[in-house]
Amino acid sequence: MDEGEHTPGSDGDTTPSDSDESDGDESDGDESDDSADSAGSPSPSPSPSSSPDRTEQSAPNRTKPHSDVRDGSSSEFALDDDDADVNSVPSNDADGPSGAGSETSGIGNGGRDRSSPDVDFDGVVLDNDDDDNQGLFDDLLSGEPIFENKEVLRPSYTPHELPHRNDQINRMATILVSALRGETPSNILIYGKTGTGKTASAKFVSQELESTSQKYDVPCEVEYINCEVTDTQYRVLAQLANTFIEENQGVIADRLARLEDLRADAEDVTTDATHDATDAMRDAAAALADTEFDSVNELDDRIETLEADAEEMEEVPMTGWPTDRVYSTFFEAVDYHERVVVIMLDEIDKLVEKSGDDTLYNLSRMNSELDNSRISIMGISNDLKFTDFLDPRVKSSLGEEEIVFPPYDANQLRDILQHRADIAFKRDALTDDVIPLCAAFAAQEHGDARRALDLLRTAGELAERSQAEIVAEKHVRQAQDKIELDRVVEVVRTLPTQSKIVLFAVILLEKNGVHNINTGEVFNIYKRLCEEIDADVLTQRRVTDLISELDMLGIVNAVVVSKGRYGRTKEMGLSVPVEETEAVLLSDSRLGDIENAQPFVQARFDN
Ligand SMILES: Nc1ncnc2c1ncn2[C@@H]1O[C@H](COP(=O)(O)OP(=O)(O)OP(=O)(O)O)[C@@H](O)[C@H]1O
Repeated sequence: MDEGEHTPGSDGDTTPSDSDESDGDESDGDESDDSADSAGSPSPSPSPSSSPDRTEQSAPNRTKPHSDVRDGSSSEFALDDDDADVNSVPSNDADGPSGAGSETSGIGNGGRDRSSPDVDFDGVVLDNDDDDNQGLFDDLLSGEPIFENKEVLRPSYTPHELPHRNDQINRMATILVSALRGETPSNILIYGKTGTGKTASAKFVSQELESTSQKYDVPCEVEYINCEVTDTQYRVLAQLANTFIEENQGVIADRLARLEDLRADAEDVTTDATHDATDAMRDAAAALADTEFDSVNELDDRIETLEADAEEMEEVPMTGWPTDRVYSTFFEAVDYHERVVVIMLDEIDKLVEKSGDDTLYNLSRMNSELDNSRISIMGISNDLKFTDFLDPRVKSSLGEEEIVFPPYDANQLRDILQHRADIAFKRDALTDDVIPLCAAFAAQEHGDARRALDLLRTAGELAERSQAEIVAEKHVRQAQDKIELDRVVEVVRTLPTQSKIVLFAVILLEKNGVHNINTGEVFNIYKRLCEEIDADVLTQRRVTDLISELDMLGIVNAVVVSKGRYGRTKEMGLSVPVEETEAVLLSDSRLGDIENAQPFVQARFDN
């Protein structure tokens, strides 16, 4: 690679040894190499052999190193070679647009630094090839990679096997098999805490259902909607309507193509000059004999109808239509032809929370009105209580079948991790205690497989970053701290401003050595801070509520203590690291000014 790197202006065909020789010497052909060695110094022209078309050859290589790096695959040697090519591109680029770069870039050509590969010819700042490369990535790439395929540990990866979920998967399959018989499957409600494999299992079953339906040529589909993103009735119906419209357009296009062919066949027969009119009609009828059409006219009518249908199907815009219009468009689209549709509503509780149960009410009543198709709902939720907010009719219809996904225990998590680790890591890249420890940590967190996988991935990344050869227990512990801190940072960062001020008050008290902080103390500092940054001051009662919310989020730990005849108060302490939390709070532009207020607040403690 090094050799290749020293060929900024040289021909792509230049062999590494060419540039090697030129290093440090003044041989004519490779003078450009000198420029690579001394950044900024005026350098001789690039080799005349740099031609614009080479630019085109080299350019596609630019993307290659990235994919290699991401894969963490062992192809970094290939990458290095490519790198050399890539590095040769910029100077060629400079020549390229001018079309005669090599001639115009000579020293005597009036151009100050035109010959230097790091010069910007047309307003484009060029890489100075390897002069700027200080080996930042080389060091990182040089170690043996720990990962074989890191993607396998990411949430986006859908595993082919789901250990310890056989019961749930079989239950779902038993219910959904009726779709393959053309019947309406019962609605299903899937419950379970986060990371218990609900989505992964439901998607796995859906894929099986769809592929089996193709195998037996039964019209059956699953539509997935993530209600955290698509969280209003309008959006859910619009997304479904547009999916079905697109599909229907495809179906219509296929049918039209088939009918046009038929039409052409029939026409060939009827336009035969030797036929009289009666013969032609008879022959046309014969051409259509095995079809559903008795005459060419009938065929024409059908073609016309289909074309009109295709024209009428108007996509639903993402806003702006009245909801009934969206609903009827969806209704017509889904009923356009015979099929059974399973609508999978992931995070269904978010939909109900945001926009009530109208969508579910409408969807669950549709079957009685549909002529050709049938729909069934599969709701997924990690909030076990969300059905309390549903209309009783919706509740009973939606919960025809309920499947619970219990949390994984440490042994189950170990199996899950082992399956993934076998694909994700290089052989012997993990010490024996890594997987059990990740499993144990995640089991403490309500048996969350996502958390377990995150821990394993982060531990691997930390090991890789510290250039360790294998992932060890300490990396898992570091990963646990990192993930915890990231979570805190994220929670704190997204708090509303008022909660941030309350939290800041708690931090100030704690930093000043106040223990068992009570609500009154927090309120006093809070008021002061609000005045400093010109924010509205809430009542003490509201501030107490905000403290309870911070308690629920695990940011402070508050207990109610009785003060005898002085009533009750909350005493609290911080449950998160002070420094990091404070830094996150101060990064909020609104609270940034508080920093200046600190000495003032401090003075209050001194009194
Ligand atoms: N039994 C399992 N085998 C392999 N991987 C699993 C298993 N269960 C869960 N996972 C993995 O754990 C991660 C989280 O799973 P999933 O998204 O299905 O959880 P969920 O219960 O739907 O969580 P949430 O309610 O937060 O959406 C995914 O990466 C998934 O592949």
